Amino acid sequence: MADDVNRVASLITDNAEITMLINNAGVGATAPLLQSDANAMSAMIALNVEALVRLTHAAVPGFVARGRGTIINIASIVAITPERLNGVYGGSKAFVLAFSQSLRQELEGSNVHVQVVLPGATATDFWDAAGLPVAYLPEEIVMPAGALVDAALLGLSRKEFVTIPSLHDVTQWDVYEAARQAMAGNLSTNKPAARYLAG
Ligand SMILES: NC(=O)C1=CN([C@@H]2O[C@H](COP(=O)(O)OP(=O)(O)OC[C@H]3O[C@@H](n4cnc5c(N)ncnc54)[C@H](OP(=O)(O)O)[C@@H]3O)[C@@H](O)[C@H]2O)C=CC1
Ligand SMILES: CC(=O)[C@H](N)C(=O)O
Repeated sequence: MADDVNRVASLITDNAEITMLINNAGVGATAPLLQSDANAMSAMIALNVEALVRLTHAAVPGFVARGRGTIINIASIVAITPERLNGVYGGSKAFVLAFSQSLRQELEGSNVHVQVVLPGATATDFWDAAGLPVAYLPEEIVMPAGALVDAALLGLSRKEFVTIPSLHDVTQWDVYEAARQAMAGNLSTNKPAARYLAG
């Protein structure tokens, strides 16, 4: 796969007409780590994480130089709920969210927009490949693919950074994100917190 990714990366770097990169390709798994094949987990990381980084790294310099561009990273709700499916899959999507958060900050003022999409369960071939046919899921948690894409594109047209199509009460995300931001300034200090001081 590395050769294929490098080939696509070169195509992106060499083509100044490309203005949008959608990192959508991804695979998942539903089995717990201890029942998973190690090579399959590595292949998942190579696709969900390494290819996404490589292609983003190929696209961004040109976007910045040309003063426009859009990166859409397809993460998942398991980025913030990794207990839900296979942990390597959840970890790979947490990476996508964290990488997007960092990239967004890095590209501030460049006119390059970053969007990260966190779909919940969506009716696609993903589930067959992940080992749990979608028909086994409760109907009320599965979104049709078309509705998911329409919602994600509406989020993009509104210049959203995070788009979570299934989350009806967006203040839940806002509160979660505000708590993270509030904690951010308290996470590096020159001495341990009182609870870690002996005596
Ligand atoms: N379905 C769901 O419930 C959810 C999916 N997602 C994410 O959405 C994204 C799209 O998945 P979805 O459409 O649902 O699933 P599909 O299985 O329908 O599509 C997977 C996509 O990934 C591509 N792909 C798979 N393996 C490789 C590979 N080794 N090299 C290159 N491309 C590859 C496929 O290309 P090809 O068709 O050529 O094989 C296809 O375009 C993924 O990142 C997934 O993690 C996130 C949350 C929920
Ligand atoms: C959240 C889901 O159920 C989904 N399959 C995913 O890929 O994350």
